[in-house]
Amino acid sequence: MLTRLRQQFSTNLAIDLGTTSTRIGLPGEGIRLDEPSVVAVGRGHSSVIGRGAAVGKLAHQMLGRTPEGIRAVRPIAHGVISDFELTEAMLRYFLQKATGRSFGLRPRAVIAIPGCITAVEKRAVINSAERAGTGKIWLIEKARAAAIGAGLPISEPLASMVCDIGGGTTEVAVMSLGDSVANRSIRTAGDLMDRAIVRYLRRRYSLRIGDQTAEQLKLQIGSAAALDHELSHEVSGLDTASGIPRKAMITSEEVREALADPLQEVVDCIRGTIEQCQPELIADLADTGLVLTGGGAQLRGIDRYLNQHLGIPVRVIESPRTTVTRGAMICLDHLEQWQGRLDSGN
Ligand SMILES: Nc1ncnc2c1ncn2[C@@H]1O[C@H](COP(=O)(O)OP(=O)(O)OP(=O)(O)O)[C@@H](O)[C@H]1O
Repeated sequence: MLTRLRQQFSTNLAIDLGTTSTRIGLPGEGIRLDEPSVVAVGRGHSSVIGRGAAVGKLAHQMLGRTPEGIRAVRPIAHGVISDFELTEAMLRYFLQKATGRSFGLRPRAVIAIPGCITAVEKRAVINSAERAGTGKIWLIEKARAAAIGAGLPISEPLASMVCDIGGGTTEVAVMSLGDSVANRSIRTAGDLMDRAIVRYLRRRYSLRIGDQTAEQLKLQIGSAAALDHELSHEVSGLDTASGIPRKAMITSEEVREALADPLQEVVDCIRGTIEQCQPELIADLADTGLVLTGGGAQLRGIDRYLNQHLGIPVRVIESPRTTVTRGAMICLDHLEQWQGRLDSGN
């Protein structure tokens, strides 16, 4: 009786603790929080400045621009917790912001995690979420949550394939009869694409730019396949030869060249996942194809590029950044059905 009352009155939360962004959804209410996974801390200290409020959007504006005495930190690296205390402080702030109150009964949460995570890293997610204020926790792999959020018919005896390209990891899974039959997770994703652009400009133009500028360049003119109308964008950086600031006009063809290696790694990851499947499932994939989710799925022409390299239909889901959170919300809505397939960390 007490358990049922608890279930009735405690909030349910779907959490995507992402490398670049954290999203929190409440079943029936939608996505309530979508903020950068960044905190600002005092140099030499491990506590968040602004009485714990320099988190998310506010802290993100400081990335790469902090004065002496302040550091803007991303406590999640490649989908796993790299700083336990800061993750806990960030999550506590986000949970209160998403639920709009200090919760009495601890909310139950389904948290999306990368497929490549170790048992110790899983424990760190559970511990920091518990310490931040959640109650019962279930973990779900991001690729599975993405497939559910994308509405793929994963319970049917038919192969459905999803690829979630995030900031820190690319997750690929082939699902059939409700379970993953093949999956791979690599640490090549949006962040490494930004770094590839940084390296390219340094090599080609002797121009040093920051990760944030590289990301802007990717968002403004980045593409995986040729564009009908190629684009260009001006960037400012440091001329490494003269040591003075300089501007350069960069074209979309150049950014595409810079992104060639990380994109090839994504192709290899998807190919490797397909190769793990039985022939019947591979035959299904020729028809059902690949669904792309995650922020990286918004790269111009990535569906065309993957179709050319894999020879199967590829489509980008609508609102790809929030597909994982939506999938976790669906699991919470049908917890009875999903509970047995989620990892409760025990
Ligand atoms: N239009 C776009 N073109 C290319 N990349 C984009 C675009 N929009 C967002 N991205 C990239 O998507 C990445 C963030 O994706 P997402 O929010 O799904 O990641 P995350 O959930 O925080 O990370 P992860 O799942 O890896 O832990 C960033 O690298 C960002 O630059």
